[in-house]
Amino acid sequence: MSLVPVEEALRRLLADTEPLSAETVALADAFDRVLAAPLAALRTQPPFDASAMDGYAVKAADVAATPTKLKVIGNAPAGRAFQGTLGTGESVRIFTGAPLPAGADTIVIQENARDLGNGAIEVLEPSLEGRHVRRKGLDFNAGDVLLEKGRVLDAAALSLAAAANHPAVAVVRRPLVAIIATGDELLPPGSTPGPDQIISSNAYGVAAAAQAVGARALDLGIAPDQKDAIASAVRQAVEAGANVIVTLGGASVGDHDLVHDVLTGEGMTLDFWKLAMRPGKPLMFGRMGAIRCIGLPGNPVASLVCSQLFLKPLLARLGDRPFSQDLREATLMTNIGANDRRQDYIRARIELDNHKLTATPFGTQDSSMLRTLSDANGLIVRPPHAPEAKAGSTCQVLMLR
Ligand SMILES: Nc1nc2c(c(=O)[nH]1)N[C@H]1C(S)=C(S)[C@@H](COP(=O)(O)OP(=O)(O)OC[C@H]3O[C@@H](n4cnc5c(N)ncnc54)[C@H](O)[C@@H]3O)O[C@H]1N2
Ligand code: MOO
Repeated sequence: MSLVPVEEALRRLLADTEPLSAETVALADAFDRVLAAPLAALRTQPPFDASAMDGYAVKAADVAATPTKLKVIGNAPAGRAFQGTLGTGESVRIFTGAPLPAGADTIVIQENARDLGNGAIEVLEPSLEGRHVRRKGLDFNAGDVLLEKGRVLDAAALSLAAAANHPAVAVVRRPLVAIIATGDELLPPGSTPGPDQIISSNAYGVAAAAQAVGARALDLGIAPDQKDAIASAVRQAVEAGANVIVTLGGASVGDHDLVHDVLTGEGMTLDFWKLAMRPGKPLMFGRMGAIRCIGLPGNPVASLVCSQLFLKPLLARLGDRPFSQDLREATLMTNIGANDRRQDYIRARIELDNHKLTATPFGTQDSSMLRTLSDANGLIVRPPHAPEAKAGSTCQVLMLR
Protein backbone atom coordinates (compact mmCIF):
# COMPACT_ATOMS: atom_id res chain seq x y z
CA MET A 1 0.00 0.00 0.00
CA SER A 2 1.42 3.38 -0.89
CA LEU A 3 1.72 5.88 1.93
CA VAL A 4 1.34 9.62 1.34
CA PRO A 5 4.54 11.61 2.03
CA VAL A 6 4.29 14.16 4.85
CA GLU A 7 4.92 17.20 2.63
CA GLU A 8 2.27 16.14 0.14
CA ALA A 9 -0.21 15.50 2.95
CA LEU A 10 0.34 18.99 4.33
CA ARG A 11 -0.05 20.50 0.86
CA ARG A 12 -3.34 18.69 0.30
CA LEU A 13 -4.57 19.55 3.76
CA LEU A 14 -3.91 23.27 3.23
CA ALA A 15 -5.11 23.40 -0.39
CA ASP A 16 -7.89 25.96 -1.00
CA THR A 17 -7.83 27.02 2.63
CA GLU A 18 -8.70 30.67 3.01
CA PRO A 19 -8.89 32.58 6.28
CA LEU A 20 -12.32 32.69 7.92
CA SER A 21 -14.48 35.81 7.67
CA ALA A 22 -14.18 38.79 9.99
CA GLU A 23 -16.11 39.70 13.11
CA THR A 24 -16.04 42.85 15.21
CA VAL A 25 -14.94 42.53 18.81
CA ALA A 26 -14.57 45.07 21.58
CA LEU A 27 -11.00 46.14 22.15
CA ALA A 28 -11.08 44.59 25.62
CA ASP A 29 -11.72 41.19 24.01
CA ALA A 30 -9.25 41.59 21.17
CA PHE A 31 -6.01 40.44 22.77
CA ASP A 32 -4.18 37.91 20.59
CA ARG A 33 -6.75 38.19 17.82
CA VAL A 34 -5.70 38.70 14.19
CA LEU A 35 -6.62 41.98 12.51
CA ALA A 36 -8.87 41.32 9.49
CA ALA A 37 -8.29 44.70 7.81
CA PRO A 38 -5.74 47.51 8.04
CA LEU A 39 -6.49 49.84 10.93
CA ALA A 40 -6.31 53.56 10.18
CA ALA A 41 -6.19 56.30 12.80
CA LEU A 42 -9.52 58.02 13.45
CA ARG A 43 -7.73 61.03 14.93
CA THR A 44 -4.39 62.77 15.21
CA GLN A 45 -2.21 62.12 18.23
CA PRO A 46 -1.34 64.32 19.94
CA PRO A 47 -4.25 66.36 18.64
CA PHE A 48 -2.50 69.62 19.57
CA ASP A 49 1.02 70.85 20.37
CA ALA A 50 1.44 69.55 23.90
CA SER A 51 3.79 70.05 26.79
CA ALA A 52 5.99 67.01 27.48
CA MET A 53 6.93 68.26 30.94
CA ASP A 54 5.61 69.89 34.07
CA GLY A 55 6.82 73.52 34.20
CA TYR A 56 6.08 76.81 32.50
CA ALA A 57 5.10 77.64 28.96
CA VAL A 58 7.14 80.64 27.84
CA LYS A 59 8.55 82.45 24.83
CA ALA A 60 12.09 81.21 24.11
CA ALA A 61 13.16 84.79 23.38
CA ASP A 62 12.17 85.79 26.93
CA VAL A 63 14.45 83.20 28.51
CA ALA A 64 17.45 83.45 26.17
CA ALA A 65 19.39 85.20 28.95
CA THR A 66 18.91 83.88 32.48
CA PRO A 67 18.18 84.38 35.28
CA THR A 68 15.12 86.36 34.33
CA LYS A 69 11.74 87.10 35.87
CA LEU A 70 8.40 86.32 34.20
CA LYS A 71 4.81 86.92 35.15
CA VAL A 72 2.56 83.82 35.53
CA ILE A 73 -0.77 84.66 33.87
CA GLY A 74 -2.57 81.33 34.10
CA ASN A 75 -2.71 77.62 34.55
CA ALA A 76 -2.86 74.73 32.01
CA PRO A 77 -3.37 71.24 33.43
CA ALA A 78 -3.82 68.28 31.04
CA GLY A 79 -7.36 68.37 29.70
CA ARG A 80 -7.85 72.11 30.25
CA ALA A 81 -6.09 74.47 27.88
CA PHE A 82 -5.17 78.01 28.87
CA GLN A 83 -7.52 80.18 26.84
CA GLY A 84 -5.52 83.39 26.52
CA THR A 85 -2.39 84.33 24.58
CA LEU A 86 1.03 84.84 26.12
CA GLY A 87 2.57 88.25 25.73
CA THR A 88 6.22 89.21 26.17
CA GLY A 89 7.47 88.62 29.70
CA GLU A 90 4.64 86.22 30.49
CA SER A 91 4.38 82.52 31.29
CA VAL A 92 1.69 79.92 32.00
CA ARG A 93 2.01 77.20 34.62
CA ILE A 94 1.68 74.01 32.57
CA PHE A 95 1.57 70.27 33.15
CA THR A 96 2.55 67.25 31.05
CA GLY A 97 0.00 66.59 28.31
CA ALA A 98 -1.60 70.05 28.38
CA PRO A 99 -1.94 72.03 25.15
CA LEU A 100 0.76 74.62 24.59
CA PRO A 101 -0.88 78.06 25.03
CA ALA A 102 -1.02 80.47 22.11
CA GLY A 103 2.01 82.73 22.12
CA ALA A 104 4.26 80.20 23.91
CA ASP A 105 6.91 78.29 21.97
CA THR A 106 8.90 76.43 24.61
CA ILE A 107 8.67 74.89 28.08
CA VAL A 108 10.87 75.64 31.04
CA ILE A 109 10.79 72.59 33.30
CA GLN A 110 9.89 73.44 36.86
CA GLU A 111 13.30 72.31 38.09
CA ASN A 112 14.74 75.26 36.16
CA ALA A 113 12.39 77.86 37.63
CA ARG A 114 11.76 79.30 41.06
CA ASP A 115 8.30 80.31 42.20
CA LEU A 116 8.63 83.82 43.63
CA GLY A 117 5.00 83.94 44.78
CA ASN A 118 2.54 86.68 43.82
CA GLY A 119 2.25 85.37 40.24
CA ALA A 120 5.92 85.59 39.33
CA ILE A 121 8.73 83.15 38.61
CA GLU A 122 12.43 83.37 38.09
CA VAL A 123 13.69 81.28 35.18
CA LEU A 124 17.15 79.94 35.96
CA GLU A 125 18.10 78.26 32.66
CA PRO A 126 17.39 79.16 29.02
CA SER A 127 15.11 76.92 26.97
CA LEU A 128 15.36 76.77 23.18
CA GLU A 129 12.30 77.15 21.00
CA GLY A 130 10.36 73.88 20.77
CA ARG A 131 12.05 72.30 23.78
CA HIS A 132 9.76 69.82 25.62
CA VAL A 133 6.96 70.45 23.14
CA ARG A 134 5.30 67.46 21.47
CA ARG A 135 4.13 68.62 18.09
CA LYS A 136 0.61 67.85 16.94
CA GLY A 137 0.65 64.51 15.07
CA LEU A 138 4.02 63.48 16.53
CA ASP A 139 2.69 59.94 17.04
CA PHE A 140 0.24 59.68 14.13
CA ASN A 141 -2.13 61.62 11.96
CA ALA A 142 -5.78 60.90 11.21
CA GLY A 143 -5.94 58.48 8.28
CA ASP A 144 -2.50 56.93 8.85
CA VAL A 145 -2.56 53.12 8.62
CA LEU A 146 -1.26 52.14 12.04
CA LEU A 147 -1.67 48.36 11.98
CA GLU A 148 -1.56 46.06 9.00
CA LYS A 149 -4.08 43.34 8.20
CA GLY A 150 -2.83 40.11 9.78
CA ARG A 151 -1.29 41.79 12.82
CA VAL A 152 -1.68 39.69 15.93
CA LEU A 153 -2.99 42.15 18.49
CA ASP A 154 -0.51 42.42 21.33
CA ALA A 155 -0.22 44.95 24.14
CA ALA A 156 1.26 47.76 22.04
CA ALA A 157 -1.16 47.20 19.15
CA LEU A 158 -4.18 47.30 21.46
CA SER A 159 -3.12 50.51 23.15
CA LEU A 160 -2.39 52.04 19.76
CA ALA A 161 -5.84 51.05 18.43
CA ALA A 162 -7.41 52.61 21.50
CA ALA A 163 -5.35 55.80 21.15
CA ALA A 164 -6.54 56.01 17.57
CA ASN A 165 -10.10 55.99 18.96
CA HIS A 166 -11.25 52.52 17.91
CA PRO A 167 -13.57 51.04 20.54
CA ALA A 168 -13.73 47.77 18.58
CA VAL A 169 -11.77 46.10 15.80
CA ALA A 170 -12.47 43.75 12.90
CA VAL A 171 -10.67 40.48 13.52
CA VAL A 172 -10.56 37.10 11.81
CA ARG A 173 -12.98 34.64 13.37
CA ARG A 174 -11.28 32.05 15.51
CA PRO A 175 -11.59 28.60 13.96
CA LEU A 176 -13.68 26.15 15.97
CA VAL A 177 -12.32 22.64 16.35
CA ALA A 178 -14.66 19.95 17.58
CA ILE A 179 -12.83 17.04 19.16
CA ILE A 180 -14.38 13.60 19.37
CA ALA A 181 -12.60 10.80 21.20
CA THR A 182 -13.63 7.29 20.23
CA GLY A 183 -13.13 4.01 22.02
CA ASP A 184 -14.96 1.70 24.44
CA GLU A 185 -11.86 1.56 26.60
CA LEU A 186 -11.78 5.29 27.38
CA LEU A 187 -12.92 7.16 30.46
CA PRO A 188 -12.38 10.81 31.35
CA PRO A 189 -9.66 11.80 33.84
CA GLY A 190 -10.81 11.44 37.44
CA SER A 191 -12.81 8.26 36.72
CA THR A 192 -12.40 4.90 38.36
CA PRO A 193 -11.44 2.72 35.40
CA GLY A 194 -12.33 -0.95 35.14
CA PRO A 195 -9.52 -3.46 34.55
CA ASP A 196 -9.71 -3.10 30.74
CA GLN A 197 -10.04 0.64 30.64
CA ILE A 198 -7.67 3.57 30.25
CA ILE A 199 -8.00 7.30 30.66
CA SER A 200 -8.78 9.38 27.60
CA SER A 201 -5.92 11.84 27.29
CA ASN A 202 -5.61 12.93 23.70
CA ALA A 203 -8.39 15.49 23.62
CA TYR A 204 -6.65 17.68 26.17
CA GLY A 205 -3.39 17.90 24.26
CA VAL A 206 -5.12 18.35 20.92
CA ALA A 207 -7.28 21.15 22.35
CA ALA A 208 -4.16 22.82 23.70
CA ALA A 209 -2.44 22.54 20.32
CA ALA A 210 -5.48 24.19 18.73
CA GLN A 211 -5.59 26.95 21.31
CA ALA A 212 -1.88 27.58 20.85
CA VAL A 213 -2.65 28.85 17.35
CA GLY A 214 -5.67 30.86 18.41
CA ALA A 215 -8.44 28.34 17.71
CA ARG A 216 -11.36 27.45 19.96
CA ALA A 217 -11.70 23.84 21.02
CA LEU A 218 -15.02 22.11 21.66
CA ASP A 219 -14.52 18.79 23.44
CA LEU A 220 -17.43 16.55 22.53
CA GLY A 221 -16.34 13.83 24.91
CA ILE A 222 -15.94 10.14 24.28
CA ALA A 223 -18.01 8.20 21.78
CA PRO A 224 -18.03 4.41 22.25
CA ASP A 225 -17.03 2.20 19.32
CA GLN A 226 -20.49 2.32 17.76
CA LYS A 227 -21.23 3.96 14.45
CA ASP A 228 -24.39 5.66 15.74
CA ALA A 229 -22.61 7.19 18.71
CA ILE A 230 -19.74 8.52 16.59
CA ALA A 231 -22.17 9.80 13.95
CA SER A 232 -24.20 11.62 16.57
CA ALA A 233 -21.04 13.33 17.87
CA VAL A 234 -20.12 14.32 14.31
CA ARG A 235 -23.58 15.85 13.85
CA GLN A 236 -23.16 17.75 17.09
CA ALA A 237 -19.88 19.12 15.75
CA VAL A 238 -21.55 20.24 12.53
CA GLU A 239 -24.41 21.89 14.42
CA ALA A 240 -21.93 23.70 16.65
CA GLY A 241 -20.44 25.28 13.54
CA ALA A 242 -17.10 23.49 13.71
CA ASN A 243 -14.64 24.46 10.99
CA VAL A 244 -12.57 21.40 11.74
CA ILE A 245 -13.71 18.08 13.16
CA VAL A 246 -10.99 16.07 14.81
CA THR A 247 -11.64 12.46 15.70
CA LEU A 248 -9.27 10.60 17.97
CA GLY A 249 -8.59 6.92 17.42
CA GLY A 250 -10.44 4.43 15.32
CA ALA A 251 -8.46 5.54 12.28
CA SER A 252 -6.54 2.35 11.71
CA VAL A 253 -7.61 -0.93 10.15
CA GLY A 254 -9.01 -2.79 13.17
CA ASP A 255 -12.56 -4.13 13.36
CA HIS A 256 -13.43 -1.30 15.74
CA ASP A 257 -11.92 1.45 13.62
CA LEU A 258 -15.19 2.95 12.46
CA VAL A 259 -14.28 6.58 11.94
CA HIS A 260 -13.78 6.43 8.20
CA ASP A 261 -17.15 4.80 7.58
CA VAL A 262 -18.97 7.18 9.85
CA LEU A 263 -17.37 10.31 8.41
CA THR A 264 -18.00 9.28 4.81
CA GLY A 265 -21.56 8.33 5.83
CA GLU A 266 -21.98 11.87 7.14
CA GLY A 267 -20.84 13.32 3.84
CA MET A 268 -17.05 13.49 4.06
CA THR A 269 -15.05 13.08 0.87
CA LEU A 270 -11.81 11.37 1.76
CA ASP A 271 -8.69 13.15 0.54
CA PHE A 272 -5.97 10.94 1.98
CA TRP A 273 -5.54 8.25 4.59
CA LYS A 274 -2.27 6.72 5.79
CA LEU A 275 0.96 8.62 5.69
CA ALA A 276 4.59 7.74 5.37
CA MET A 277 5.34 8.92 8.88
CA ARG A 278 5.99 7.56 12.33
CA PRO A 279 4.19 8.10 14.57
CA GLY A 280 0.97 9.03 12.79
CA LYS A 281 0.62 6.58 9.94
CA PRO A 282 -3.19 6.17 10.11
CA LEU A 283 -3.89 9.92 9.78
CA MET A 284 -7.01 10.59 7.73
CA PHE A 285 -8.10 13.78 6.04
CA GLY A 286 -11.24 14.69 4.17
CA ARG A 287 -13.76 17.44 3.60
CA MET A 288 -17.41 17.67 4.47
CA GLY A 289 -18.36 20.76 2.48
CA ALA A 290 -16.34 23.56 4.05
CA ILE A 291 -15.61 21.51 7.15
CA ARG A 292 -12.22 19.82 7.34
CA CYS A 293 -12.16 16.42 8.97
CA ILE A 294 -8.96 15.11 10.48
CA GLY A 295 -8.92 11.58 11.81
CA LEU A 296 -6.03 11.50 14.25
CA PRO A 297 -4.52 8.17 15.22
CA GLY A 298 -5.43 7.00 18.70
CA ASN A 299 -1.94 6.50 20.01
CA PRO A 300 -1.38 9.55 22.19
CA VAL A 301 2.01 10.55 20.82
CA ALA A 302 0.79 10.07 17.24
CA SER A 303 -2.21 12.31 17.91
CA LEU A 304 -0.04 15.10 19.29
CA VAL A 305 2.75 14.86 16.71
CA CYS A 306 0.08 15.00 13.99
CA SER A 307 -1.52 17.98 15.72
CA GLN A 308 1.81 19.77 15.59
CA LEU A 309 2.45 18.90 11.95
CA PHE A 310 -1.02 19.19 10.45
CA LEU A 311 -3.69 20.58 12.76
CA LYS A 312 -1.74 23.65 13.82
CA PRO A 313 -0.85 24.78 10.27
CA LEU A 314 -4.45 24.24 9.15
CA LEU A 315 -5.90 26.23 12.04
CA ALA A 316 -3.30 28.95 11.65
CA ARG A 317 -4.27 29.29 7.98
CA LEU A 318 -7.99 29.43 8.84
CA GLY A 319 -7.28 32.04 11.49
CA ASP A 320 -4.86 33.97 9.22
CA ARG A 321 -2.17 33.60 11.83
CA PRO A 322 1.53 33.31 11.07
CA PHE A 323 2.85 29.82 11.75
CA SER A 324 5.98 27.92 10.86
CA GLN A 325 7.65 24.90 12.35
CA ASP A 326 10.77 25.69 14.34
CA LEU A 327 13.28 23.53 12.45
CA ARG A 328 16.95 23.62 13.41
CA GLU A 329 20.15 21.70 13.00
CA ALA A 330 21.66 19.78 15.89
CA THR A 331 24.48 17.37 16.56
CA LEU A 332 23.22 13.84 17.06
CA MET A 333 24.47 12.38 20.34
CA THR A 334 23.85 8.67 19.64
CA ASN A 335 23.90 6.39 16.61
CA ILE A 336 20.56 5.92 14.84
CA GLY A 337 19.86 3.01 12.49
CA ALA A 338 18.79 3.36 8.85
CA ASN A 339 15.19 4.47 8.40
CA ASP A 340 12.40 2.66 6.53
CA ARG A 341 9.84 4.27 4.23
CA ARG A 342 8.16 6.33 6.97
CA GLN A 343 9.47 9.78 7.91
CA ASP A 344 10.41 9.44 11.55
CA TYR A 345 9.78 11.97 14.31
CA ILE A 346 11.96 10.86 17.19
CA ARG A 347 11.38 12.32 20.64
CA ALA A 348 14.62 13.84 21.86
CA ARG A 349 16.13 16.14 24.40
CA ILE A 350 17.64 19.12 22.65
CA GLU A 351 20.29 21.01 24.58
CA LEU A 352 22.51 23.98 23.98
CA ASP A 353 26.18 23.11 24.27
CA ASN A 354 28.74 25.80 23.56
CA HIS A 355 26.35 27.72 21.25
CA LYS A 356 25.42 24.55 19.33
CA LEU A 357 22.41 22.30 19.73
CA THR A 358 22.75 18.65 20.59
CA ALA A 359 19.99 16.06 20.16
CA THR A 360 19.74 13.01 22.39
CA PRO A 361 16.93 10.66 21.38
CA PHE A 362 14.97 8.76 24.02
CA GLY A 363 15.72 5.06 23.96
CA THR A 364 12.16 3.81 23.56
CA GLN A 365 9.91 5.52 21.08
CA ASP A 366 6.60 3.66 21.44
CA SER A 367 3.81 5.99 20.37
CA SER A 368 1.78 5.30 23.49
CA MET A 369 4.42 6.94 25.70
CA LEU A 370 3.31 10.43 26.63
CA ARG A 371 5.92 10.83 29.29
CA THR A 372 8.77 10.81 26.79
CA LEU A 373 6.86 13.31 24.68
CA SER A 374 6.45 15.56 27.68
CA ASP A 375 10.14 15.15 28.56
CA ALA A 376 11.18 15.83 24.96
CA ASN A 377 11.60 19.40 23.81
CA GLY A 378 12.18 18.45 20.20
CA LEU A 379 11.74 15.79 17.56
CA ILE A 380 14.58 14.52 15.40
CA VAL A 381 13.24 14.39 11.84
CA ARG A 382 14.49 11.43 9.81
CA PRO A 383 13.41 11.38 6.16
CA PRO A 384 12.21 8.14 4.58
CA HIS A 385 15.07 5.74 3.79
CA ALA A 386 17.64 7.91 5.59
CA PRO A 387 20.84 5.87 6.00
CA GLU A 388 22.28 5.05 9.39
CA ALA A 389 23.34 8.21 11.23
CA LYS A 390 26.37 8.24 13.51
CA ALA A 391 26.77 10.14 16.76
CA GLY A 392 28.43 13.45 15.90
CA SER A 393 26.63 13.86 12.59
CA THR A 394 24.18 16.69 11.95
CA CYS A 395 20.47 16.05 12.16
CA GLN A 396 17.36 18.13 11.72
CA VAL A 397 15.21 18.81 14.77
CA LEU A 398 11.74 20.21 15.13
CA MET A 399 11.61 22.18 18.35
CA LEU A 400 8.51 21.68 20.46
CA ARG A 401 9.28 24.19 23.17
N1 LIG B 1 -2.71 -3.99 11.73
C1 LIG B 1 -2.41 -2.73 11.98
N2 LIG B 1 -2.58 -2.29 13.22
C2 LIG B 1 -2.26 -1.00 13.49
C3 LIG B 1 -1.73 -0.18 12.49
C4 LIG B 1 -1.59 -0.68 11.19
O1 LIG B 1 -1.14 0.01 10.27
N3 LIG B 1 -1.95 -1.96 10.99
N4 LIG B 1 -1.37 1.10 12.82
C5 LIG B 1 -0.93 1.29 14.16
C6 LIG B 1 -0.70 2.66 14.40
S1 LIG B 1 0.65 3.34 13.66
C7 LIG B 1 -1.45 3.38 15.24
S2 LIG B 1 -1.05 5.01 15.62
C8 LIG B 1 -2.64 2.87 15.88
C9 LIG B 1 -3.76 3.90 15.72
O2 LIG B 1 -4.91 3.29 15.53
P1 LIG B 1 -6.29 3.99 15.71
O3 LIG B 1 -6.26 5.39 15.24
O4 LIG B 1 -7.30 3.11 15.13
O5 LIG B 1 -6.46 4.10 17.27
P2 LIG B 1 -7.13 3.09 18.27
O6 LIG B 1 -6.95 1.71 17.80
O7 LIG B 1 -8.49 3.56 18.55
O8 LIG B 1 -6.24 3.37 19.53
C10 LIG B 1 -4.87 3.12 19.53
C11 LIG B 1 -4.35 3.25 20.96
O9 LIG B 1 -4.56 4.56 21.43
C12 LIG B 1 -5.38 4.58 22.56
N5 LIG B 1 -6.27 5.73 22.49
C13 LIG B 1 -7.23 5.95 21.57
N6 LIG B 1 -7.83 7.11 21.81
C14 LIG B 1 -7.28 7.63 22.91
C15 LIG B 1 -7.50 8.79 23.67
N7 LIG B 1 -8.43 9.69 23.33
N8 LIG B 1 -6.72 9.01 24.73
C16 LIG B 1 -5.77 8.11 25.10
N9 LIG B 1 -5.50 6.99 24.40
C17 LIG B 1 -6.26 6.74 23.34
C18 LIG B 1 -6.14 3.30 22.49
O10 LIG B 1 -6.60 2.88 23.73
C19 LIG B 1 -5.11 2.36 21.92
O11 LIG B 1 -4.24 1.93 22.91
O12 LIG B 1 -3.00 1.63 15.33
C20 LIG B 1 -1.90 0.72 15.19
N10 LIG B 1 -2.43 -0.53 14.76
O1 MOO C 1 0.94 6.48 14.64
MO1 MOO C 1 1.36 5.02 15.07
O2 MOO C 1 1.58 5.60 16.62
O3 MOO C 1 2.55 5.58 13.96
O4 MOO C 1 2.59 4.10 15.80
